[in-house]
Amino acid sequence: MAANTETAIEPHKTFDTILVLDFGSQYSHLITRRLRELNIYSEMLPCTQKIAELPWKPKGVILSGSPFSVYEEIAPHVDPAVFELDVPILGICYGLQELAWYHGKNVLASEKKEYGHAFLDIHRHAGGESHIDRLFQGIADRIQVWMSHGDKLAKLPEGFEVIATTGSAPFAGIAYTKKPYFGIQFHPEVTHTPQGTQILANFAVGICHAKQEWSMEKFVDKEIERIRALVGEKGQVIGAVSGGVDSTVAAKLMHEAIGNRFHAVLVDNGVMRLNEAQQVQETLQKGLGINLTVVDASEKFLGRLKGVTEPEKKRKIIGNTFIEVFQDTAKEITAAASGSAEAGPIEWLLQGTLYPDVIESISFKGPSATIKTHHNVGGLLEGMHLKLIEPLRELFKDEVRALGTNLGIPEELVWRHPFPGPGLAIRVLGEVNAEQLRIAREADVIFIEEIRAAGLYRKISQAFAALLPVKAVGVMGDKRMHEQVIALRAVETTDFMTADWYPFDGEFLKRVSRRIVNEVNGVCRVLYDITSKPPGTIEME
Ligand SMILES: Nc1ncnc2c1ncn2[C@@H]1O[C@H](COP(=O)(O)OP(=O)(O)OP(=O)(O)O)[C@@H](O)[C@H]1O
Ligand SMILES: O=c1[nH]c(=O)c2[nH+]cn([C@@H]3O[C@H](COP(=O)(O)O)[C@@H](O)[C@H]3O)c2[nH]1
Ligand SMILES: NC(=O)CC[C@H](N)C(=O)O
Ligand SMILES: [Mg+2]
Repeated sequence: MAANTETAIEPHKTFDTILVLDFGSQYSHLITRRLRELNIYSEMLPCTQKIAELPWKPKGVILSGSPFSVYEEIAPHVDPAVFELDVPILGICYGLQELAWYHGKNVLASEKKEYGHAFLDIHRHAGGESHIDRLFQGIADRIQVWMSHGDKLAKLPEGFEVIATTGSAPFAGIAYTKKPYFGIQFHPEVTHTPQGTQILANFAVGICHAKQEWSMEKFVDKEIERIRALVGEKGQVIGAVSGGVDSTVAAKLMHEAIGNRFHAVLVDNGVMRLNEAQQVQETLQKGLGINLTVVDASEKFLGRLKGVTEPEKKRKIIGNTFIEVFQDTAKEITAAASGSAEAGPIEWLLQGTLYPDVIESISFKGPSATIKTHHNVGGLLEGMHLKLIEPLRELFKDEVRALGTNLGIPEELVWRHPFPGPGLAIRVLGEVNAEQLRIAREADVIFIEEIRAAGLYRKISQAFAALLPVKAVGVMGDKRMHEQVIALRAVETTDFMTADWYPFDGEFLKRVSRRIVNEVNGVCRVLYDITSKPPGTIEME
C-alpha cells in the first residue's frame, strides 16, 4: 500500500490498558468489549505478539480461549516474557491451561468434555483475606457459569491453589500464591455467565488497579489532541463521507480538530435514496459546519451501469467509478487548497475504519491460515501517496454512536441504519435505470416512514424496499394490471454477520402494502422477505 499508517499518542499510552492476547477463541473480542463496558480501555493482540516489541505497558494481561490444545505440537504459546512484565495475568479456558502448561505441563485431554452451563463453587482462603481470593470478591459462593472445553489439568501446578470447582472440574479456578496469576476454566466474557463482568472487573480494577477512565468524553479530548499532533499546524486531510454514522462521526471529529483544513467529499453516485445527497449536504455542511464538496457523478455511474444485470459486475463498476471520481476530486481540492499561507499540502486521507475491521485482520487464525488484511477502501490510496488517519480504529460501533452523540451529531443520524456503498443499485434487482430507481426510492420512503411512525426504527437494525425484476398480475379499479413487485426487508442483528427477519404484525404489513400499491406508480404487489441470514444475506444482491 502506498500509505503509511498513523502513529502518535494512542489510547493505550494515555489510558490504563488491559491487554487481551488472542489464541483464536470465537469469544476473544468479547473480553475486550466487556472491559470497555466497564470503562476500562482494552486492546486485543494476537498471541504471537512479542512482548519486547510492545511499545506500551499493559496494567494486566488476559490470555483468551482457543480451539487448540496446549499439548499439541502446533499449539500456540505465549511469549514467556509476559511473565517478566510483572503485571497480573488472567487465563481463560485455554488461557488457564496455558498458565498450567508453563508451570509444569500437566494438561491432558479429559474423558468428560464440558459444554454449556455449570455451577461453580467458590473456595475462599484465610477468611477471604488472601490475594488469591480477590478474583471472586463480592461474588456469591455458588454461581452459574458457562463452560466449553475438552481438556483439563492433570494436577494442580506447583505454587497454585484451587479457588473454584464445579462438579466435573476440580480445577475450574486456580491462583498462584506467589504472584497475581489466575486461571479460570469457564468463560466470564459470555452473557451465559451472569456474573462474568463482575469477575472481569475484579481482575482489571481490584487486581490490576486499572483506572476506569475510558469514556467517549475523554476520548474526544485526547483524540482531538492526537489528530492535531499528527497532522501538524498546517497539514490538510481529505476524506470520503457517505452520510452514514461512521464517516460522519470521523468527519466531525476531524473538523473539531483541524477545522477547514479537513475536506470532506460526498460522491453522488445516482443510486442514493430520495433526496439523500441534499440531506447529507445539509446536515454536514449547515448542521455540523463541515467543509463538504458534493460531486454529482450520477450520470457517469448510471451510464456505466446501463444494461448491467450481474450483481458482482454492478458492485465492481460502482467501486471502480467511485475511486476514479474520488481521486479526481481529491486532485482538484489538493490543487486549490495547497500552498496557502495557513495551510500546507494535503497529506492525509481520513478513513472510518472500526475496531471490528482491525480485529478481523489481527485475530489469531492458527498456523495454517494467512492473516487477512482489512478491507477498508484501500484502493482509494493507490498512486495518491497519502498517509492514512483512522480515528475510529479503536472503537466498536456502539462506542462510535456514543461518540457521535457526544460530538453533538443529531440522534437520527447517529442511529441511522447502515446503507451500502453500492446503494440502490443492489436493491434494484436486474438492470438499474431512472424509472426502476424511482420506484425503489418511493417504496423505500413509505416503508421507512411507517417504521418510524410505528416507533420501530431503533428496534430494527436495517430495513429497506427492494425492487424485483419481475412483473405480476393484479387488479386495480376493475382493471387488469401487469406491474412490478416490491420486496420489503427488515432485520434484527447485532453484528450484521447473522440476522433474523423482523416479525412485524399483520396490521403494519397491511398498511405498508396498501400505501405502496396505492402511492407508487408501477407497483401492483408487495412481498415481505422472511429469510434469515444465513442462508440469505441482508442485501438482495
Ligand atoms: N457516496 C459516497 N460518497 C463518498 N464516500 C462514500 C460514499 N459511500 C461510501 N463512502 C465511503 O465508504 C466508506 C464505507 O461505507 P460504509 O457504509 O461502510 O460506512 P458509513 O457509510 O460511514 O457508515 P454506515 O456503515 O453506518 O453506513 C464510508 O465511510 C465512506 O468513506
Ligand atoms: O458499504 C457497503 N458496501 C457494500 O458493498 C455492501 N454490501 C453489503 N453491505 C452492508 O453490509 C451488511 C451485510 O450485508 P450482506 O448480508 O448483504 O452481506 C449490511 O448492512 C449491508 O447493507 C455493504 N456495505
Ligand atoms: N474454549 C477453550 O479455550 C478450549 C480450550 C481447549 N481447546 C479445550 O478444549 O479444553
Ligand atoms: Mg454507509
